[in-house]
Amino acid sequence: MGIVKVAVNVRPLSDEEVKIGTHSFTLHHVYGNKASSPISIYGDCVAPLVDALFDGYNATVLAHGQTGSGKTYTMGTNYTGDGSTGGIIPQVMNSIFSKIEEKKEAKEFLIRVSFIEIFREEVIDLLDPNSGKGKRTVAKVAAKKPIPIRELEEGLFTVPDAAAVEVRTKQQMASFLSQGSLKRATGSTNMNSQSSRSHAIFTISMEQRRSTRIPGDGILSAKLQFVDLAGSGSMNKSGADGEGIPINKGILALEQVIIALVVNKKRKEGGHDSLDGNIKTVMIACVRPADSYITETLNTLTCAYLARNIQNKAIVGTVNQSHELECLRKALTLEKNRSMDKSAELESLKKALTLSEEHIARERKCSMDKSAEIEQLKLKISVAQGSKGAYSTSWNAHRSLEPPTTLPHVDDDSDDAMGMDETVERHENTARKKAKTRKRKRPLYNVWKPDEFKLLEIRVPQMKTGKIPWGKNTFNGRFPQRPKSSAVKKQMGERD
Ligand SMILES: Nc1ncnc2c1ncn2[C@@H]1O[C@H](COP(=O)(O)OP(=O)(O)OP(=O)(O)O)[C@@H](O)[C@H]1O
Repeated sequence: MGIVKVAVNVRPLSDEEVKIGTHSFTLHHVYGNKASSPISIYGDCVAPLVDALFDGYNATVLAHGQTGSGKTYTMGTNYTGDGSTGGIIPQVMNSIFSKIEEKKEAKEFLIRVSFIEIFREEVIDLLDPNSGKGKRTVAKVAAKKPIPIRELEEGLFTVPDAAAVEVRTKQQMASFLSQGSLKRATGSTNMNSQSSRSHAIFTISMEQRRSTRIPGDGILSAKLQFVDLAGSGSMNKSGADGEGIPINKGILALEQVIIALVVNKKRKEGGHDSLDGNIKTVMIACVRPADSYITETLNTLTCAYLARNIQNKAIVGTVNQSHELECLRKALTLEKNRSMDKSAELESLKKALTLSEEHIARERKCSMDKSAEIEQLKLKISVAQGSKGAYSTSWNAHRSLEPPTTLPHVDDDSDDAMGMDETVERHENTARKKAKTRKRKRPLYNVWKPDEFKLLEIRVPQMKTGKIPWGKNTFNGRFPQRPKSSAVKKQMGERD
């Protein structure tokens, strides 16, 4: 038995492949393969930013890369107190407080920290004491109430309600970092069992002034921000559920911002607290060297390479002329405008209310007029009916008048059948004539006493007879019968 011989044939690159070329990126520093890399990164890239902070410059350290590539490890945003790995932030804290110690005779410092996370496009304050203790899962953090984001001007955002907590010692600062780290949303993905599913921003703000004041002295104000972006990456590979979509969208937005800044050179004078403008920025691109993540690694490196070309112009910030103050002024102006808008809206609502009230009053008056008119018409109808003796129907006539003492004469002059209506009409006419000459003994409307209500017997006139005999009631209705007069009773053969 022989073994299977295996041969590999490498074909030459096609013209297209030659055009793409090999992937090489020129960057400022490359670290790798050592657990101690955060220490080296701090020394080379971040320590100068701490010096800049003391000189009044804003600075940002931003870590990006696919999930599980070491961003949190490198930044130290997973700091949980003593014994934690030495990420960049713990080293920054050490450095800041040893510098303050050195300078405390000559200067006074005010240090504040804030810690927020952006989870599913909402901002959550990790230092909010009401946000609960202990590590939060994705499900838990989703239930947390986000804090509002306010846009100061196009593309410039602030989170005014985020807690900015004053700290006096390194231990206090470390405690807030570890509290916030514990609350950060994490979830398990196929690529990282403790994957951070949110973007985290830890901010150290510093204000300093001379202990011995000199007239015209300002207060230096600056901040150092650490941005730990949630890991991007293929959904299939990471196995992360729905929240991967906004994360990837966020990373994509970052990449697009970088490309826009580089390609379009869009920068405004004065700049923003972002990648460009009044800020010193260090971007740490984290990659996983495994072959299976080659696409993600290339994306991260391309983004880092492009970011290398962004230029910014940091200026010293003082409280009087600081960018923060400018932002606050803008926010105030915006609030004023909003408040004016609200006043105008209130005014127009008041006007609308007045108009509605007037309309309702008019409608009410109109309705009252109509009611009065209806009453008048009713009265008129009553009067009209009264003058007519309420003889609108033959049956009313029957009811309200004495039946004829003598039966009306009907001509026996034809063989034609005389209709009942005609007979009744004649009867009515006779009754009406009598009623005109008769003194009225009863009120306008015939009011019957209860014991007077009886079934009225109406006799249907016989056809072709000269006299109309009273017959049985052929109508379905029941009519009250008034007492018969003596004459009628006599006529009908009844006794008194
Ligand atoms: N330089 C390093 N040396 C040793 N271990 C490292 C290093 N960088 C990262 N790790 C380890 O790799 C794993 C993933 O790292 P980490 O959680 O920092 O990745 P991440 O990029 O923050 O991931 P995600 O974006 O999913 O949160 C961790 O177990 C971490 O301890």
